[in-house]
Amino acid sequence: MNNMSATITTTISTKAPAMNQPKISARGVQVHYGDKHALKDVSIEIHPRSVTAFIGPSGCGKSTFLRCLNRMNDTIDICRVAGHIAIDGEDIYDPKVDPVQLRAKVGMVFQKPNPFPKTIYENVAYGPRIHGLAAKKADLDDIVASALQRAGLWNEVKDRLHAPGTGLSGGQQQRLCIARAVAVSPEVILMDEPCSALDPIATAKVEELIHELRENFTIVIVTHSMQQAARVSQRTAMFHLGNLVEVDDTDKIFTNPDDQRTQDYIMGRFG
Ligand SMILES: Nc1ncnc2c1ncn2[C@@H]1O[C@H](COP(=O)(O)OP(=O)(O)OP(=O)(O)O)[C@@H](O)[C@H]1O
Repeated sequence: MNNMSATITTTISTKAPAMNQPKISARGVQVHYGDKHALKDVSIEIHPRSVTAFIGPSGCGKSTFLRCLNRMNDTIDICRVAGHIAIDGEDIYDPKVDPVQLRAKVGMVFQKPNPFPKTIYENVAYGPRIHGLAAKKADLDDIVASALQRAGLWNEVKDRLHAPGTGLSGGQQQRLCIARAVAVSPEVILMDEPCSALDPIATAKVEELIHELRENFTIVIVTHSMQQAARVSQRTAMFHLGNLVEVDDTDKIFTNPDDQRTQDYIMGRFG
């Protein structure tokens, strides 16, 4: 992220979609890394204000597809993305769209907590500051406090906002990264195995947080844990060898999937 690109205007609007419209609609998405065909003709609709889990064996393309949704793959030189992806009906690959603004609207939380080497306050204040969301210091203070509250971290850090973010526990660091994503008022939050580096107690806190965040945000989570997908998501998408095998209500996927590959995967027969 840099200040130059943050000042470029964007055509991505912040208007709310009609209730029955998908938040994200992908059609015929293909991804290549050089000669490697990593995603094959993926089409999916992601519902607003709900949690969608991406599951499937290692290397099937879950993270690749997640990264298509906020154009993080643009940063990988050998990666080519084709097809159509719209958020609230607007093509996010339109050349007029500024990827920096898009990534504020579609935030991301990574597998390993990655706070900046700055204070807890600065970790959260950085995004709102570069996106010009606060006119004065008091406004920024409010945004930081509110983001930390929404991330369920406020009570644990309110007395040490100026201590380094890297001094927090792993679970607290991950909630700090969630606060950082929330602070720029995104509409979608992408989470790439957000609990894989956390212990069961920290995992439970993040899952509880996901449950609360879905009231206001559209969440897409990649997970290797079938239990986690079943606990946190309303919809589940199963990937295999670069194909989207099926997507359906999470209850249906875990009790009566249409595809044998899904059945085999959730029964632990491969992957
Ligand atoms: N930066 C990259 N350069 C080259 N190939 C890549 C790159 N990232 C992913 N791939 C390849 O694309 C395919 C899909 O990878 P991806 O990471 O999306 O799968 P995944 O389902 O998220 O896997 P995992 O569950 O192990 O994280 C794999 O074959 C992987 O090796």
